[in-house]
Amino acid sequence: MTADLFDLEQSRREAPEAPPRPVPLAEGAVLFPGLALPDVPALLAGVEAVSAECPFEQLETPGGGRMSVEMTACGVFGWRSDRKGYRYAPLCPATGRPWPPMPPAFAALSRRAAAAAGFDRAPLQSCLINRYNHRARMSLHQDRDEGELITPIVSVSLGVAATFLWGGLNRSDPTRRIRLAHGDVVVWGGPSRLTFHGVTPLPSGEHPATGPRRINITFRQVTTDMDNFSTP
Ligand SMILES: O=C(O)CCC(=O)C(=O)O
Ligand SMILES: [Fe+2]
Repeated sequence: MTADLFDLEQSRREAPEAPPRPVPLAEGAVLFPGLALPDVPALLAGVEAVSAECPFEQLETPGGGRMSVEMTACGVFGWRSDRKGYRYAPLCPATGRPWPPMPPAFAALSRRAAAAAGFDRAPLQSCLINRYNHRARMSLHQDRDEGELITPIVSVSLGVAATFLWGGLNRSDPTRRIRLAHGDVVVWGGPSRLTFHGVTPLPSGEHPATGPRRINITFRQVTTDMDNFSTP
């Protein structure tokens, strides 16, 4: 554990009321402990509303398996995975209709987090919602299906805490294990935009806000074609 992460765990124990300081992970990447806590009710209500319109689904992988994570999305683009591969898509597969619009509280949090990390652009075109049940995981990957790599990724964790794997720009680079708790936000962009990352299998647990699950919300910019895909 680095000194910064050690300090974070210590400050969480000693002063649970005080918002802990941001933790730099790498150039262009920062963890904001608890940044989303004031938004939790709006975020959870938004997840409910979005999934009522476009239900969570365990997507098929190109290899024919199923992802352990359940996914849905809102905004102009959602994400699809099937035998044909991975891609962003404008329609919810379950309904064939456009993805639900991004709730205003989601967009506001994305803007706030990107600005706090020093970026002048916030990702607002796509919001992917991952739901992790016990043992669900996400293997080490880069977020590179976006045709736009200037804007950072903003990632929000809710519910049961998870272990985030934070690697480097090569798959074989060593990974750090970072605990992501309820309300934590990670932003990565600039030289860190293509950092390999993943989530280890979710431990069994219980959180008052989400029960035995973890919800992860990531914001992305998908295309530079701003004329046809305007941001909210
Ligand atoms: O669940 C997380 O914290 C990360 C999710 C992620 O990497 C993704 O959706 O691409
Ligand atoms: Fe990712």
